[in-house]
Amino acid sequence: MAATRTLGFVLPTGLSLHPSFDRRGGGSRVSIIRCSTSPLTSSIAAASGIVEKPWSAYNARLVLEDGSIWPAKSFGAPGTKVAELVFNTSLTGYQEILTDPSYAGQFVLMTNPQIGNTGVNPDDEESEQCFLTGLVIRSLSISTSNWRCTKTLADYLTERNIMGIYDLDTRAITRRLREDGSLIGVLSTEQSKTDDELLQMSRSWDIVGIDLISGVSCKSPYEWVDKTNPEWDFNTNSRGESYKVIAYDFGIKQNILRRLSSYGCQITVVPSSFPASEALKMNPDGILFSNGPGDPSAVPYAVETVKELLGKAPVYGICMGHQLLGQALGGKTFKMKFGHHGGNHPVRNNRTGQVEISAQNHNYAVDPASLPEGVEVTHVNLNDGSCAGLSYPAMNVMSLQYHPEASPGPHDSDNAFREFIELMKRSK
Ligand SMILES: NC(=O)CC[C@H](N)C(=O)O
Repeated sequence: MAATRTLGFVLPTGLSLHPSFDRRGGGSRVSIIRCSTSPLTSSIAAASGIVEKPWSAYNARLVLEDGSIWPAKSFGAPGTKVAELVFNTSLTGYQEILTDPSYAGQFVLMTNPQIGNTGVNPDDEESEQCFLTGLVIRSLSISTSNWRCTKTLADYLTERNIMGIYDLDTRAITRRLREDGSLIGVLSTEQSKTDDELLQMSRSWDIVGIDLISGVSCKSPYEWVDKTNPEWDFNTNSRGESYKVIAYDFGIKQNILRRLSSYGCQITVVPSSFPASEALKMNPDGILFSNGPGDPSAVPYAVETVKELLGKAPVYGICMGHQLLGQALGGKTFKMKFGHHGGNHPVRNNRTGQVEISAQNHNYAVDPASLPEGVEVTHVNLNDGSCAGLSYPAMNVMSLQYHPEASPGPHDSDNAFREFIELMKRSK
């Protein structure tokens, strides 16, 4: 009889360890955490008319670098992919998450237990494609009902060749990520690959130190004109002011562009490699450094560009843009334990004392202790005290670690776009 491999993980309270079993016959036997749906969840599911598909086979595996193996059912593209696993606590907005380029190199696990009930529609795209590596969910809604829906989530992922899995214990995995920190994983629908092969694959890849922005940035400059649909807008400028803004695309979300445009900006989007000297020739009133995927310390060329532009025009950094600004000002970034991904992060604005509930998506942060004198920490994440915003008035710099454009998420921070307008107005 083959030996049982010990996986060396701590079983979270309340979960049971299934007996070891040999899933493909032959080879080594593997202990698997396999948590069945609780009776309570089943009764809720039955009462709400949601029907799990018990006849679907477990045809996929998520193998994490800590040695844990999670059998699952595939509802997207087939294949084998390696990425960093992060959890997102947003209740809605999965389509915006799927199309946020900042998720390149990552599997996104949604903690909301049911996903897919509103399908997808052409208006909720945050970029031209899905850049994340895969979607991990507890339960896939078998019915799709929304007046804007044009397609089911499963069809959308399959057409875009993005992997999606469901019917695994997303709560247990989330607790693991919270306790042990972020993990690299491999998602596979290929039965021919052994658990060991997938485990080795997860252990021989890392997201740290890789330039991911060059793979998601646009290839040449373009003008952006779309505004937020007036039916949906609640906070626009409409004062007839107009500002010329250059937006560096490190993986930009389109709602940042729509919000800037609604506030009266004429925007030219430029690639991540666009020379600072060319940008200055365009004589902008302000420069935006966008969000973007991966390790901010792995893109020194982008930090150099930001440095060259500092003091030449007012600048506004969002997420990756904030991290690049932090480095350009002399600070350092570090990798957080499991990051912030969701639409429920409380942030305090130190200047006003007001608290905003914000949309966030980042695994790295600027270390405030590394910043030189004169750089002010303007916003603090109240969950863990991390730096959520910076200002350097001497050079007309402002930045946020989170997402004032939301999409998805609450709109509390939208005024940050107005602050950028004010900054450009003051220095015109
Ligand atoms: N949304 C973003 O810009 C993400 C920033 C960076 N890639 C991080 O994970 O911290």
